[in-house]
Amino acid sequence: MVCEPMPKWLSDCRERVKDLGVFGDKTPNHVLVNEYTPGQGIMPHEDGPLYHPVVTTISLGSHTLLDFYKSLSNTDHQDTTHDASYESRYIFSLLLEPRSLLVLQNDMYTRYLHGISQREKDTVSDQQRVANGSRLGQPLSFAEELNRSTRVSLTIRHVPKTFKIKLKLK
Ligand SMILES: O=C(O)CCC(=O)C(=O)O
Ligand SMILES: [Fe+2]
Repeated sequence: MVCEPMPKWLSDCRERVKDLGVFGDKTPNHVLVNEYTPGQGIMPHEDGPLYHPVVTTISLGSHTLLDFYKSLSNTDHQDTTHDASYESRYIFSLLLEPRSLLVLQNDMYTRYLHGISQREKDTVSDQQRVANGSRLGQPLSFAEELNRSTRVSLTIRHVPKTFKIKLKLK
């Protein structure tokens, strides 16, 4: 990965997250900016060994639901009847509120996949298990429909190996 300077506003966000101490003695040096319009999501995935052991995400604009799934390596391979569908591997969701910070680490990093469904609104019902439902800034009423608007996420991580070469893009 090649180093590039960060804009000041982004570097300020990075510093505030660093000051929380969640990266230990490391300084987060990588920010991914994603924009989601209503109906857009991201496939269930693992962030992989490069960013291990901590990933942090600031949510701006819309709320979203981040869904967690058992990874296949975390299901019982002896059980040949096991169902590989995401539906059967779903465990719970976290409601990511606007201006919130998510810290993903430990088992949630290594043992589970995370993803965002392609929906324009989220219906918060019992099936949709919102694990942080009781810890939100605004209490949730169940069966409530939450319309998504544009969301920008800043995923702040630490990458151990970077190269200090200058890219000349024309
Ligand atoms: O936008 C988000 O909150 C999740 C992004 C994500 O999981 C990723 O980029 O790896
Ligand atoms: Fe991710």
